Amino acid sequence: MTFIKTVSSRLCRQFRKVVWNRRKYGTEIRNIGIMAHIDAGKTTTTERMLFYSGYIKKMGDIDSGNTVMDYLPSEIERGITVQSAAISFHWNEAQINLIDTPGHVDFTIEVERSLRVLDGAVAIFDASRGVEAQSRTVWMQADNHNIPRLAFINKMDKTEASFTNSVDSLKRRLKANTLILQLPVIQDCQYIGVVDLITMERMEWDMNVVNPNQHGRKYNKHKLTRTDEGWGNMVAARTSIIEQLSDIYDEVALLWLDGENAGNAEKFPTVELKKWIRQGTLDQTIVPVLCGSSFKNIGIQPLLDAVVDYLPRPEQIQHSFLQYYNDTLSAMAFKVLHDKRLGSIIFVRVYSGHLRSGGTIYNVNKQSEEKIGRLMSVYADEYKDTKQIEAGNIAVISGFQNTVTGDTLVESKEAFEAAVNKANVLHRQQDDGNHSVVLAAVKIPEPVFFCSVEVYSPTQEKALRHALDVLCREDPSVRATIDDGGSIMLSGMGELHMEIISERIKTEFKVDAYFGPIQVAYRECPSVQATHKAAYKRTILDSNYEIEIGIQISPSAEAGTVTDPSQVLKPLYNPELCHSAALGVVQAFQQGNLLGYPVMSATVQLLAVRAKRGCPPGLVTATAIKCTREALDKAACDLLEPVMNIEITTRGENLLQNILGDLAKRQAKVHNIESSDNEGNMKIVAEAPVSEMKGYASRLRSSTSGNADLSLQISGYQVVSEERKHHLKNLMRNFG
Ligand SMILES: Nc1nc2c(ncn2[C@@H]2O[C@H](COP(=O)(O)OP(=O)(O)OP(=O)(O)O)[C@@H](O)[C@H]2O)c(=O)[nH]1
Repeated sequence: MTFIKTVSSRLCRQFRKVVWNRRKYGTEIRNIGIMAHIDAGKTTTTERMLFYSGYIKKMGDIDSGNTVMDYLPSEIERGITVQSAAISFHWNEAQINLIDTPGHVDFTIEVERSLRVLDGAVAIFDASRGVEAQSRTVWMQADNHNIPRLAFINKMDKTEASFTNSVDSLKRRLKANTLILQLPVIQDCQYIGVVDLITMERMEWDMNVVNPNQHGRKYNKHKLTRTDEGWGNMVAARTSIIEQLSDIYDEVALLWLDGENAGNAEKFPTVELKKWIRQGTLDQTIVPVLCGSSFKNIGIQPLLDAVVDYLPRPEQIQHSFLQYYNDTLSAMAFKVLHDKRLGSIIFVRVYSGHLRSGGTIYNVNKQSEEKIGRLMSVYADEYKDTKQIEAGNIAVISGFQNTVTGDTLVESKEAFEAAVNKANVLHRQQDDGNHSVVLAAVKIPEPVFFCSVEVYSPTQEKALRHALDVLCREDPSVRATIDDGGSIMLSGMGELHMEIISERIKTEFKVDAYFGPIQVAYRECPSVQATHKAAYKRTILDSNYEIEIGIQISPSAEAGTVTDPSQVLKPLYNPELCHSAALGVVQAFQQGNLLGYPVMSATVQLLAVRAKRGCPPGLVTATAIKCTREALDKAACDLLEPVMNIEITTRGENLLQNILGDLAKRQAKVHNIESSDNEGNMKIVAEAPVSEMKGYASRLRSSTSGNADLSLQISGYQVVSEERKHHLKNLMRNFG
């Protein structure tokens, strides 16, 4: 009895200490993302993480379509992840907020958005393929955002798997300074575990567990000694780790070369090793490499340990804007989702201060207050109400009306103004550095595909508008516009992107709609500067008006379209007249004179707007449309088409001729062909019009029997040659 009392009071004391520490220091948080090439195993790995951390009782399986992270019907059907979803679970006293990122090229905006709120990432590679084209794209994006990374070589169970080749490809193709922390354990040609070179333990997973709810949960740990087979290799690998770190950090070199255990890798203190691996990961001087097989449930627990041990805590990442907010709230909306029960919900990353339920916040970008409906923490597609979310953590909010992805949220208008004042003072004192008080917004590229949408019955119109409204708020790369004829045009970043949006409109929002064929979004742009000034006589309800408008259109290097009247000018002497005219310019720019495509890469200046007092604003807008069209005629517009960067890596040289022949037929310009390694693999870098690349991924897969990797990325717009313009005009005529 006394014993029970002693134990329970000790436990109480310990519990109080944990609670007290948490209050003082906050929970240890890791905001991480998983990034990789499509099919490398992100979803499978995430499911295993949730299973071993105790959040799900039964493991989901991507091939059966019952995973927690991929929950949209369209994701389940295709077996791919199309939307970032955040999830939070605990591992070793730390709370891991995991943001799943899609691997498909059409969703790079999603990847970009999640990368902005991550403090660290796990990059997953297929051990039989090493670095694939898409993983390079995502790696570069992570480089741009300075995100510390761990590499996980997955699928080690495959017969073609090679740990050494995969690590080599990381070094070669990503220029990563890899630090190998584990070696694979192979027995009877089967991958069964890893050797941890830091703790010098061998971990083996029992492959004969019958109960599916125990799969991979238990594994045998064996402390290695000199008598173990391969001891010499393992000590050599540990020595390599220490030497690599010594080259970067003098403190490690001192420890390694001095003292009683100098040069003895076996005796080098594990605590020091872990400390410097962490430092190197945060400094991004090294990339720790681990391996496993998510599908066979091997290596997940050590991967989670490494996430906690080596990836940064939120407070270790410096954000320059934070200096202006001290302990008051600053946060960023990084995702808007439509939830069936809750309506629009916003995923928010808190950088400083607290988010409290029931309060209001100030949206800096929208310059308006938003009232927090419910404040929740996240668990896949389930959310739990909470009273407060502290700095460094991720929250889900319902009830916001105007907030969209990328908006900065702060405590109040006063707090924002105080931050601006502080920044101004600092700006005066030191003219260098970044003085922005908001987080930089994600740059949304111009959409490259579009289609028309029509409802079968007018009763469905309201529902369609609601669906489009929600989808555009969720994903800023989706746009819905109304053309001159009153038809709704939906545009997006890729064929798959468009297909998924239309499917969601039909299934999730239950709108019975017809979607026209998906077409490439061409653009028009001025080739020369043009100035046009004219006076127009107008009669409306027996009143005569003379409206004079002057406009200048110039070609610009910026790729965007003019969508906001305030982009058009600084107000002349009559701001209202000017605003009406600017609206007309924006409207005229939505349909160019050449083929009716939006005009982009142009800057516009209103030079004059004059009209008699009392002239209706609508009349000024209509006149400005006419004047802009006339000015566009003078600006000799070119037709632009979207182009893609193509990167193809072939296994074997013999496929090269076929691929090049096919690319030539698709009007591609080949920029470079080079040998990508010593095994006869070739890399082709090219650029081609998006319209010519329809269905190319599956064509390449079948023509090479899967022996080529493809990465496609929209690279921008190019001027269409006269010959090709003629060809496209004919096509469009036939199409119409
Ligand atoms: N052999 C083997 N197959 C695996 C392993 N991990 C995942 N897979 C399989 O690889 C395929 C892709 O796995 P996912 O987890 O969906 O990959 P993903 O990276 O999430 O894919 P996207 O969401 O489409 O980007 C599935 O068929 C998995 O069963 C592994 O360790 N070994």
